[in-house]
This record gives sequence, C-alpha cells and structure tokens, in this order.
Amino acid sequence: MAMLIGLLEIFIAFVFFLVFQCFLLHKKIHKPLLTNWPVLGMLPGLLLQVPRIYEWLTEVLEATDMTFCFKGPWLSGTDILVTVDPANIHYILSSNFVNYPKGMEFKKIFEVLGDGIFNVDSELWEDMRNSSHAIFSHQEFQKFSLSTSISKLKQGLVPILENSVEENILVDLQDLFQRFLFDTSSILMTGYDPKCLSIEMPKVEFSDAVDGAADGVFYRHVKPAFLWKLQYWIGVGVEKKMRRGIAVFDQLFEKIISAKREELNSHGTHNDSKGEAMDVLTYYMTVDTTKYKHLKPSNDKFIRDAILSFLIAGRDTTSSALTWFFWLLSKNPEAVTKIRQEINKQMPKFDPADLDKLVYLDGAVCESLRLYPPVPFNHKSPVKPDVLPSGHRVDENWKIVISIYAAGRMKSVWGDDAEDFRPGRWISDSGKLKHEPSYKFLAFNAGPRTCLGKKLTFLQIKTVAVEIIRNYDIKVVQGHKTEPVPSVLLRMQHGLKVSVSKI
Ligand code: HEM
Repeated sequence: MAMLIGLLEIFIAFVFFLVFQCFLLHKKIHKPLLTNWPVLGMLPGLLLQVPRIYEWLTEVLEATDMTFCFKGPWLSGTDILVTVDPANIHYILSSNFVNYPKGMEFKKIFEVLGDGIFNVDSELWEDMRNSSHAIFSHQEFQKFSLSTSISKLKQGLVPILENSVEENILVDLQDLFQRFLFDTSSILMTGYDPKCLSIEMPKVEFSDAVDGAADGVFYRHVKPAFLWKLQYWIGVGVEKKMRRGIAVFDQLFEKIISAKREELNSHGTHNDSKGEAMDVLTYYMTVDTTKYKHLKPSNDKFIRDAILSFLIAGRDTTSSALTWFFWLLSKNPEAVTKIRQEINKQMPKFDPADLDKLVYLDGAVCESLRLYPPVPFNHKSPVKPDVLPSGHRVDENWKIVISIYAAGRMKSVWGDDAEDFRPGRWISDSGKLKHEPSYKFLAFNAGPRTCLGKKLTFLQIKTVAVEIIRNYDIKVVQGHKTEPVPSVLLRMQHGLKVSVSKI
C-alpha cells in the first residue's frame, strides 16, 4: 500500500512538472536573474532559459560578479553553485583539489560512463590517470595517432570533399568531422575501424547514442533525482534516449571486447616489449596490475567503462572543436586569408614537424576553443564545508558547476571584446603564442585533472585545418541556423551545412 501511495505521489509530481513546464514554455522572459519562488525555487525561470542556457549563464554570471547559487525546488537536491571566477576555479581545481572530487551525486548523473576516468575519484582515478598518461604520451602511440589521422584524412575526408566539389553537393561538416573522429578514435582506442567516413554515409548508431546520453545527462542536473529515475525506468523523454544509448554502448563493447580477447588469446600482444604502437584497448586488457592495483583488465564492465570514456573524449570533443572553428572562420574571412598565407609561407609541403610554426593558426584554434569549448561544463562536490575565495560558503556534498562556456566570455577576464573572435589576442609582440593560465582558458580543464589529449587534439585539428584551408573554400549555407544544443557536449543543433569549392 505504502509503495502504491509513493508511486501515486511520484506520478502527481511528474504531471505537475510537465503541465508547469508546458505553461512556462509559452512565455518569454529575458531577464538574467531568476526569481526564487516558494517551494519551486528558481526552476520555473530556469526552464524558460534552457533553450538559450549558454547565453543566459554568461549573462547571469556577468551580472553576479561571476558566482551565483541556483536554488532548485524544495527538498529536490538540485541546488547548484555556479562559478566562473578564476580565483574560485584555481582554488577548486588546483590548490584545494583534494576537497573537490567529482562526488557521488554526479557519479549517478553520469552513470553511463560507469567507472571511466571522467567519473571516478581517489585511488582508482590515480591509477586510470597514470596508466592513460603512460600510453597517451608514449612516442609510438603519438606516431600511431598522427599516421592514423593522416591516412583517414587522405583516404576518407578528402575524397568526400572532392566529391562534393565535383557533384556540387552540400555537406554537413559536423557530421563529417564526427565520422572522421569516430573512425580515427576507434582505431586508436580499440584497434577497430568502423569505416563510417565514406561517401555512402552509413548510419552511425554510436553517434545518436552519444547525443542521447549527453542530452540526458544535461537535464539530470536540474531535475529532481526521483523524476529522472522514474523517466528512465518508464523509458520516456530524454531518459528514453539515455536508455537506448546505454544499450548501444553495451552491445558495441560486448562485441569489441570479446573479439579482442579472442585475438589476444590466439596471438598474444607481441608489441609491448618492442614499444610498438598498441591500441588503448589492448593496453588496458594487458595492463600491469602490480603497478596499477585498482585496474581490472579481466573485467569486461571495467574495460567497457574505461574505453567508452576515451572514445567519447577522442570523438566528440575534437569534432565539436573543428565544427565551431570552421563556422567562426566562415564569419571571419580575413582570418582565413591570414592562415592561408601562414601555411603557404611556413609549410609549402605538408610536414607534421612544421605544424608548430603555424602560430596564427594556433591562435585561431585557441580563440575558437575559448568561445566554443567542446566540454561546456565541469562539476565538483566538496568533501568538507569550505569558503571559496569569492567568499561563498559551500557545504559538504553541494553541487558546484563551472560553466566553461561562460568562463571564456567574461568581460572582466577577457576584456570588452570578449565576445569577438580575435586570434591576435593569442599572439605576443614577439610573434609567439601567448600562454594563458588554465584557470582562465579552461577548455582543457585545469589542475591535476587537466585533459590528457591536448597535444593530440592540436595535432589533429591543425592537420585537418591545413588540408582544408589550403585547398578549399568553405561557405556556410545562407540562413543556416547554428545553435548549440543544451547538453554536456557542445554540438550544433542542425549540424553545419556548407558548400565546398576549390580555391
Ligand atoms: C578539443 C578537444 C578536447 C577538449 C576540449 C577536451 C577537454 C577536456 C576537459 C574539459 C576535461 C576535464 C573533464 C572532467 O574533469 O570532467 C578533459 C579530461 C580528459 N581528456 Fe580531454 N579534451 C579534448 C580532447 C581529448 C582527447 C583527444 C583525449 C584522448 C584521446 C582526451 C583525453 C582526456 C582524458 C583522459 C581526460 C581525463 C583527465 C582526468 O580526469 O584526469 N581529451 N578533457
């Protein structure tokens, strides 16, 4: 009986929530600061702002001296302290790192990642971090990354661009970059090439699965836990997509892991002793557990979680960065001219060793990552009560969200032209790339959990950019809308439709 009443209550709350949401979506409000209503807290105002969540967060953080507290409905456990104050960021991510793990609540919200590196703390995280650092920084792995990117570029991306020139067909650059990065990341992470970058454009289930899971995770931040759990259980709304996504990941990894185990049983690893290139899956299945005691190479779920996170890290971030980069270039033709001149001068023939000489291109990529960071949010949860440098008090287990998107646009940090795309801001008077501290330029995170793929990312983005900018003119289709989807990965709602011509 008690259970029945409980379910009835959940149902009423759910209906109330939906009716209220529909009612509110018919109104338009543009004031950044939200009213804190009795019982409902700031949720009504937030729901109105969700479609423009990134802009709204930027406005509200600008208006509140870079830190504000979102109050969720009474007893819903959705209060969040949002900050972009560089002093707070430095404190949370670096100087008082031990007090700010990801925390259990966030772990539940991001359950799709299981025990992957983004979702774990303490000793398991340390072992994941040290072991992944060992492989990503290995010279052979870096050579493997470069050769994989170059061959996919020449044999996959370029033929599609050539075809679109010859046949005069529009292409969706976001889709192309996602396919390019899914193939390359999959080769590096699993040793398997899904070959989705081809003129036939096969359907990519993995892509819908990541989008569904990332959108679901976003909404979980502002919904009471009982509500998203109920939606997941019934299979409705974004939670239905989340369920489907998890099923796709599980099926895909079941196949890949069992094939790899068979391969290892019949052939062994061969390559580690000679230091030859090894995919990340093979590395984790044969990892040295005397060195990394918390890793479980023979546990399929553990391997699935580890490799899924690396695959998403490799595919969705870099494809997002490339998409926004080419969109910004389409609006800034003078930057394209400068990059082209730099390429012709510094790199008349493609040689990866010359990529470092392309300083203006570096500046343009950093500028794009500042304005459109592929991972737009970071989250933390204090172990013990604390006071942040801004004076805000945070209690144990509070949720803290850092808006990486808004952090790149604060006028008090970046100047009055913070919203402008200006690659020159990254170049020093002596013509070198300017270094900005990571707690200010946060696209790759800061402190002990700084991104491990930064070097690989710049290599891939610059390799692709050089090939495209040197050979093609890219024009975004007139009237094409470029809105970011409210999600935990920054992708364009309608892709990026462009026409391609030879220069
Ligand atoms: C444009 C490209 C990329 C961006 C903007 C980016 C951004 C980030 C951010 C913001 C984090 C912190 C996430 C968190 O703490 O929840 C992170 C962590 C990480 N990134 Fe990247 N990333 C990119 C590419 C890559 C690539 C290509 C790889 C690897 C192949 C990679 C591997 C990692 C790993 C392993 C971590 C976890 C670090 C840790 O928790 O200790 N990233 N990245």
